[in-house]
Amino acid sequence: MMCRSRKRPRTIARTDRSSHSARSHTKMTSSGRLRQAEIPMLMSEQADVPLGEVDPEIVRIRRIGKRLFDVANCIVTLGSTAPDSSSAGALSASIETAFCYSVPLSGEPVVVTDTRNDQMLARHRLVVGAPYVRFYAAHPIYNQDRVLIGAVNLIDYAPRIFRDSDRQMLADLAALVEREMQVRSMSALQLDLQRKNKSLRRKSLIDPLIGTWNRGAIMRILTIEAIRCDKAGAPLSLIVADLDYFKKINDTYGHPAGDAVLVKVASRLRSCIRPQEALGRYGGEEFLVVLPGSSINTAMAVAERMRRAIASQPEAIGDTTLNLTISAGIASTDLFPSATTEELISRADVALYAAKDAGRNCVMRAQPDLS
Ligand SMILES: Nc1nc2c(ncn2[C@@H]2O[C@H](COP(=O)(O)OP(=O)(O)OP(=O)(O)O)[C@@H](O)[C@H]2O)c(=O)[nH]1
Repeated sequence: MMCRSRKRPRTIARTDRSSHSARSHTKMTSSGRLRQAEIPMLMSEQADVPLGEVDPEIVRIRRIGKRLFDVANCIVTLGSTAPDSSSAGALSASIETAFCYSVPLSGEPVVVTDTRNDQMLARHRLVVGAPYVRFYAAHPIYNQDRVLIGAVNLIDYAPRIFRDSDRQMLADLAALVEREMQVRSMSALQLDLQRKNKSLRRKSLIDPLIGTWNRGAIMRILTIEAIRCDKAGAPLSLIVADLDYFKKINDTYGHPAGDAVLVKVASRLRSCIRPQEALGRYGGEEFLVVLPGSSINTAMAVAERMRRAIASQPEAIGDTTLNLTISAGIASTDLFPSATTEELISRADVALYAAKDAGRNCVMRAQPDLS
């Protein structure tokens, strides 16, 4: 434990045993100064106050430091920029905090046993004026990349003696803050990775052109829903819908116009289904709609709604207005209770071809005689 001393102490004591002079103070802090511009003061998320002032974990460490060293205050400064005197942060920060931020951040431990004898601090306005800081010690805090990110500071209003054991304790306290900051950056990193992972996963499931589920994703949805419906004893129906004469659109207006048509059609089809139902791109201009819990009659109604949604209104693509239609084939476990998902798709496909044969712009249900 550090001992209080009212005796006139040595001018400056440093943990760097090679530097005993007051001059070396400036030298030692210069490395910290170089880095200052890189690290703005870390502010809390909730308010415009320095993180070290409000963060519960840091405040706890500060409380331990204050008690351990029996000093007026133990401050954790994170980042090196002094609070702007006009900011809310500066207003809410204590005068001791303002003092600590005003001392250049050093990459080495600093111990000033009496500020009045210190070349740099003797003329500091908070030393010559209220609150008359007399003792100052700081231990740097580094992040896991060994970048200087702040310091644990001790302040008192009387000169102090600072023993080797005190230096060690201050180093231990700084290590606690470093650990806390590392845990934080790890969880921030993890959150970031999770977010990126989620977005990558999503991208791998979505068709980049039309924004619906891609073929792999809609097939997976179909498999999962088939198992779920089977367990629940509920029907499962699906629609295979295909744009009519799409090749002609590509050939006449160009591939980009064809792409635009696909985007518009997908959007109209999506507006016809409920959230628990899924729309995916099964092939070039072919869509697969999975309707868990829907009977064949409901699926027929949904497909008919889709057909009308496309045919009822021409689509404007650039300067051109196109009359579009789709044909659709429907299959359901209502009709084929023991069919696999592949069989259901193939039944719906056969029905789709029947719809095309029947002149297009129509909806057909799969029938045993159509297989
Ligand atoms: N623009 C565009 N065209 C595509 C895309 N994928 C497939 N196609 C085109 O879609 C067309 C499909 O032509 P077909 O299979 O003959 O079908 P269709 O002309 O619609 O005729 P029916 O289905 O019989 O009515 C082909 O010209 C493909 O090149 C795509 O992503 N973008």
